[in-house]
Amino acid sequence: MRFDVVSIFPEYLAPLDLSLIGKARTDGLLELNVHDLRTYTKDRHRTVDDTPYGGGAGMVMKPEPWAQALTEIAETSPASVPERKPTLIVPSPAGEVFTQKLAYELSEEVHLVFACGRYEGIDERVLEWAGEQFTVRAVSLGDYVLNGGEVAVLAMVEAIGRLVPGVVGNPESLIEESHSDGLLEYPVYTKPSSWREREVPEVLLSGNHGKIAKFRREHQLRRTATRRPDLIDALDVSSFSKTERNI
Ligand SMILES: Nc1ncccc1[N+](=O)[O-]
Repeated sequence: MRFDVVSIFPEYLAPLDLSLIGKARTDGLLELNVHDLRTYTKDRHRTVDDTPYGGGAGMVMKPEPWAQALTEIAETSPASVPERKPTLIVPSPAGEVFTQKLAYELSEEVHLVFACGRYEGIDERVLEWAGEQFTVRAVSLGDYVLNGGEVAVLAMVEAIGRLVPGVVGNPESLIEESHSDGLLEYPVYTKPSSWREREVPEVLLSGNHGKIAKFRREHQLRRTATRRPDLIDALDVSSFSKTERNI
């Protein structure tokens, strides 16, 4: 999987040199190229923004530097073959919501390109023009406003990259995670079994795998019903036991 990120703050992406993603890059499982948008400007001041047509506060990112950067990336893309185009993700509060399901879908791609907007955003014509060379998707982390796309890219590259086979040492750990089965994950405990007069639930020390699985499932349901009732509505309860339906 190849990632390309274009930003006016390339140093914002430095954390992707660390930990799991950093190791996967060293191991050749993931490739990550970060590009400074200002490299693609032609004027002495390396201008990337200008005032918005129609007025209003703030500045808009000029189209031409983006066209130069994205064209160069598309020309070297492993996905730029007739039946496939690389996917261009534009992090934006006006985008579709990023979910674990979308992370899995995107982890199947061979080449993901991220355009980090700043200011009031990127001239809309860039996203229209890019549709010739890319599958363009505006994607949001959630309903709040960041100052730019870089933080969202850190989150998405981690969420997507860790799903690429071989990146996470034990693929088992990807199975029982929050949102993997539509539910939040169960509470976890480790040694000591008694800590500040608080005990680990007895069933987890029993070695009875059936009872442990039942305990964990019930706590997933309870936690989801309490913290994210919206996820419960989306579940197919036909697979639930009678007890589970009453939690
Ligand atoms: N929420 C956001 N705000 C600004 C830029 C990007 C964003 N996002 O979620 O991808």
